Amino acid sequence: MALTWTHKDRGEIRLHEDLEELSIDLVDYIAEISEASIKEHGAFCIVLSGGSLINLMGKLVEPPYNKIVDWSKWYVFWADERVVGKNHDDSNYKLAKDNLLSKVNVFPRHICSINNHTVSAEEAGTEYEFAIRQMVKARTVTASENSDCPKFDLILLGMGSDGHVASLFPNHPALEVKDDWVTFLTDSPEPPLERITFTLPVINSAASVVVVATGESKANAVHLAIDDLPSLESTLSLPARLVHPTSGNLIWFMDKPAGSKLDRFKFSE
Ligand SMILES: O=C(O)[C@H](O)[C@@H](O)[C@H](O)[C@H](O)COP(=O)(O)O
Repeated sequence: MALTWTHKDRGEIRLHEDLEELSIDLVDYIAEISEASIKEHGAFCIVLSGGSLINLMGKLVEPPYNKIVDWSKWYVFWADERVVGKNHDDSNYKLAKDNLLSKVNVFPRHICSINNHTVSAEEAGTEYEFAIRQMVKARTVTASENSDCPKFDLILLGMGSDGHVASLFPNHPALEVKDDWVTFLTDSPEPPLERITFTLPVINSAASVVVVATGESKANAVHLAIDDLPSLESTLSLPARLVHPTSGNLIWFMDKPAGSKLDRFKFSE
């Protein structure tokens, strides 16, 4: 059975027995937020990431989810993208298309992917932000009440073992960008070098942010991102710790190996 609790300022933590339990809980949560958002404003604006997250969402294409989700109201975005062709194996768009979007009835015109191969990273970022600004203007994407940012219904993030989220890496200047919704990197610490990413203000303006972390290699970053620790540079500038929705919900979906260094988990053993 999952162990769940709410940390006073790091959100809700759901520590699962195994990946099967985690993926069921994750798709239940996505289906629930999808229904609530469609009821509230007629659309569900979901932001995807790369990595194992997409496989963990796999049950969405199976019954009952594939039948109960109103795919026609989904609008799909990406938190980050690698600058590679859309058919390249490293493309976050391709990963989601092959494993999720091609198997459900999301309208192709509702898929707001990042043009990552015919223009430079900088231009692709500018175009992506422009497209989102048009959708905020048209009120498909809600505007935040607290910032000059879009308020996505749900942003799904993976987390690297260095604590990076989207393509926001520890100590990278992209972490400091405040005035743009989208920024770009040409010196990513992980390949490929060129990437496009949402900035922290956009992530922190969402109605709901989910961070998914699985496996023992994430345990230290999870501990640094969640536990009460002295304010050291290593914790203060850890991207996953800087995920802190201003008025939205933050939920961590983890398996036990990823949560094994959390104070609460150690004490509950
Ligand atoms: O662009 C990338 O470098 C990856 O997509 C990366 O951001 C990934 O999302 C995390 O490293 C978590 O990956 P896993 O969930 O597969 O461990």
